[in-house]
Amino acid sequence: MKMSETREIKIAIDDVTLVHVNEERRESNVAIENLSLDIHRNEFLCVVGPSGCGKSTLLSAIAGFMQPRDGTIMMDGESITQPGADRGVVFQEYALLPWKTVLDNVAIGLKYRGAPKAEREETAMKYLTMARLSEAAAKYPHELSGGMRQRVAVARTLANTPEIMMMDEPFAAVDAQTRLSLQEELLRVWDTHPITVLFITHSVEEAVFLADRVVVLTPGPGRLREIVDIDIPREARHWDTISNDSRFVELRDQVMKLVRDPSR
Ligand SMILES: Nc1ncnc2c1ncn2[C@@H]1O[C@H](COP(=O)(O)OP(=O)(O)OP(=O)(O)O)[C@@H](O)[C@H]1O
Repeated sequence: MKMSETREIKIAIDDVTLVHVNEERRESNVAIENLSLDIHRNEFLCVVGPSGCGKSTLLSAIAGFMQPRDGTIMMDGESITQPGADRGVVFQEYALLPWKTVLDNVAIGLKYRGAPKAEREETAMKYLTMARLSEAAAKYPHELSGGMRQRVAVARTLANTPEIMMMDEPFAAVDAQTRLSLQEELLRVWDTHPITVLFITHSVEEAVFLADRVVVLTPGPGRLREIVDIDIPREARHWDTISNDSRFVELRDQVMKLVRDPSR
């Protein structure tokens, strides 16, 4: 979030408990318990926590795929009751349609919303250019590397002009080097295209590199452990220099301890 912006609340999560219910087996599984958290407009918020602490479940509820058992989740003051184009999700697997070109993949949401062909191609090209992928427009997903495919997935989500982009471990499937480039690339795009981002990751380094704030959840059922402000200037977020930045190291270690030692 740019410092000049006020902390307007985009998503308000108030005392939320999320439960997976399996009717057949008469089982219920509490994934998130009594969580209160505000997501500010145009901030980059990362959520970390031990495996199974409910990170993906939280994303599902904000996306509108499930309803809280208790508490409320509001966007701009209105309760979230179903999925909507105002909330875009980028998954770990690229989820691109293999039989469509890159351009058509990016344009798909616009097509479903009934935009005329010329308009959707123009818009798709704009977002592909933003992701530095204009030259791949006529290619098919199988002709691209994993990193390029994930950039297409981000371009596709942004082309739908959501108000919040949610990403669930989006870079987990690519190699380590590509992952660093994708993180830098994502920050570059986010810088030119301000949007609220909710980013879920297992990687503490990734979270501290990307975020304005890092939310740490406790082991499941997930409760709020702590919110850590990442006060590293945006200009300093480059991998070739940040690994030696003492503030980065300090914050990374702080978040790491919170994730690894739930008793503290
Ligand atoms: N569809 C489901 N039905 C029943 N239980 C589920 C379902 N999805 C998730 N859970 C349970 O809810 C809890 C939270 O799962 P969730 O996937 O949200 O955690 P996570 O923090 O995203 O995990 P990971 O980091 O391993 O991806 C876990 O105990 C999980 O087993």
